[in-house]
Amino acid sequence: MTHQPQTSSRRAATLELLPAVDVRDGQAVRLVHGESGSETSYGDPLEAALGWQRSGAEWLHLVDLDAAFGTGDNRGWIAQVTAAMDVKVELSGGIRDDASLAAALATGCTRVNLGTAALESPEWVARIIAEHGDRVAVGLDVRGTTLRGRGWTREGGDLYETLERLDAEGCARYVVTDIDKDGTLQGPNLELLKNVCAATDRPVVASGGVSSLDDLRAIATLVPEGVEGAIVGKALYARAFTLEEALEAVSS
Ligand SMILES: O=C(O)c1ccccc1NCC(=O)[C@H](O)[C@H](O)COP(=O)(O)O
Repeated sequence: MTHQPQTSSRRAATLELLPAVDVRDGQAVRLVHGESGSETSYGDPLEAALGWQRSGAEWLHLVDLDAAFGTGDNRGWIAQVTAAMDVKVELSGGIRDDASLAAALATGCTRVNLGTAALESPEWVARIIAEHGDRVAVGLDVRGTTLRGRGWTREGGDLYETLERLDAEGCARYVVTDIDKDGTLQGPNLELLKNVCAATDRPVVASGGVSSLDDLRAIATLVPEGVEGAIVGKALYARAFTLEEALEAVSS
């Protein structure tokens, strides 16, 4: 079956928040600029995920960093965390072929986020988008306007050319990360988000750099332009604000 992408008329009215649990070597961690070796550990990923759920999360952004970096995988943890969640789960990291896609979808996650595959295996991704529709998002992870894959370690082409191709293939949604902001608490790249929204009618999930409730309010002003959600990692772990406060800040 071929799926139709979500269009602007079906966009959410308020910003969705996706607390992040990035898993490396069985631990919930935060990275700076997504760089391997920059980890700060925050303990058991299941505890972290259940904590965000208790705090009212409606989504979880769950990343297998080892799979993204090619240093192994945390499939057991990913499956365990996803199974324990009553909320929607977006799975990311190392989903690049039929086997890794099947394992990810078998967890019961709401959707998967493809990154490297969209840059290196465009024909496979076109097929997967056609087969799975809204269950597939593509992560557009950029430095400037250059995409990066393989755990953000390798260049992978131009953002806007890739976006045009994926739009034409019916990609339902994009998760847009400014790598230079990621894990830095420096605030989101609002210009990038606006530019991507101007280039596509598909919903955009913002990722990287959120540091304050004002940052979330600023992202929320872009909902009419097409920003559907925001991933929040470091700020929650660093206790810059609570998830309850964040949900309240974007609720109106
Ligand atoms: O998502 C991936 O596949 C990934 C691959 C390699 C390095 C990092 C990756 N994801 C990181 C995230 O999705 C972060 O959780 C997210 O951008 C939150 O950022 P922040 O709020 O700045 O901590």
